Amino acid sequence: MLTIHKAHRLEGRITVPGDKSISHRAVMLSSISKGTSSIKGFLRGEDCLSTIACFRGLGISIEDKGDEIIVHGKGLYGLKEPEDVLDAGNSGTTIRLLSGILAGQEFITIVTGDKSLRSRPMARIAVPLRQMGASIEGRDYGNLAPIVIRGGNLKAIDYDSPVSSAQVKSAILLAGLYSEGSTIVREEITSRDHTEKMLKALGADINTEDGVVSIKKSELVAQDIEVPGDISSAAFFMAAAAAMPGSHLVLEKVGLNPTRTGIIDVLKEMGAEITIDNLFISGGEEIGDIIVKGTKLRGINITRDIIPRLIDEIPVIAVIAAVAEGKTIITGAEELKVKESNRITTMVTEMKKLGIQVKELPDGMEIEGLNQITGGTTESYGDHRIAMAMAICGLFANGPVKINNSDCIAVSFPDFQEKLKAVIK
Ligand SMILES: O=C(O)C1=C[C@@H](OP(=O)(O)O)[C@@H](O)[C@H](O)C1
Ligand SMILES: C=C(OP(=O)(O)O)C(=O)O
Repeated sequence: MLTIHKAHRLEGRITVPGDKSISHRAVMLSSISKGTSSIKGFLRGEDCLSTIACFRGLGISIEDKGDEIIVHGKGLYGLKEPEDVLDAGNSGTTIRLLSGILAGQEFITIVTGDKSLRSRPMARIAVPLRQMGASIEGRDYGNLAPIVIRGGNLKAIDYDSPVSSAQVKSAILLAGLYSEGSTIVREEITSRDHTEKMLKALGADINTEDGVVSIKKSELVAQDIEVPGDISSAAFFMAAAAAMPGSHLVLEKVGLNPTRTGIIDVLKEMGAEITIDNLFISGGEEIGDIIVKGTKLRGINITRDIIPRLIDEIPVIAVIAAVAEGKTIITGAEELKVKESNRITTMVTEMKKLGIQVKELPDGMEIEGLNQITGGTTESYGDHRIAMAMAICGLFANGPVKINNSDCIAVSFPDFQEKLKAVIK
């Protein structure tokens, strides 16, 4: 259990752990590249460790040298049939992206996960991967893990994705590496494009035009990869400092890929003082220092168009909306219902426990401003983002906020508590 007390301001200069999305992709793509790769800045969170375990199970040698991860890639067809069921743990990214790669393999693989992952929808990847020629079975007609995949002999598809999801897009693009013809993915609102960027950097024949991505069968060549800090982890600190007058926080070397920076846009619209310094590009990804000065924020409307650019940051946005002036309305965010928990219901339930006036909507929530947040005991539901969002709530509360089952924070941010302690004044 974690207990958080009221803070007066946040001050200091910190780094946050490596980007989770990029860390997963670095291991996966290096495993199917020809040659050896060094991955620096890799996130040693439980989700990314699940990805390493799955690729070891597929016969890839992956060494953890402390300051770098070394992956001995075996090329597109170097994976071998695993002897046992692969466990993706709590990680949706692991099971869905991995499925795209397994769709290209002629052997059979069974992939499962923890209780939360076993309740999350897999039809969204099973439907297009079956269209490409893979066989995918599972509980609920292949919608729920454990899933059983036998691939091979894929053909390209032109897929108009019914959901703006980087996991769906990536699964199809990865299967596209193994498919005859040109595989095309379209989505209504562009989701994060780390897969496209990394595939390009490793030599794939991939292009994006007007938001439409196309990929042709290609070999990948190993490259060293440097993972930037995770903006989704930085978001907890950014949001808290932005809403706390007198704060001054510098978050160093954070990934600033434009498909991920919705949190910065939203905070600025709420009145936050945020600037970017030391901007550079590595592996096609923008990286820079984020400087936040605390001030009084105001409530805003957050609508569908921006949701994919801040989907994982909505829990912490809801928290600071509770102390901003005026109402905040979040809509078009129904995807939150199929994350590690139903993040609309869990956030609304837990914020109410601390006296916050918040209403659940079918596709989001409505948060009244200027709440007097009280102390209390909250639940994480085993969801790392809920646990950290409620910890940030504690920084603004009039009494101690306890978070039960906070161990799940290690899924994406193992040293969250230490980093937070270091900046609380
Ligand atoms: O591709 C990725 O790395 C991710 C995509 C998003 O999920 P969806 O693709 O389901 O929106 C996000 O919520 C998740 O934390 C990571
Ligand atoms: C939704 C998340 O991850 P995943 O889908 O990979 O489990 C997250 O990290 O907030």
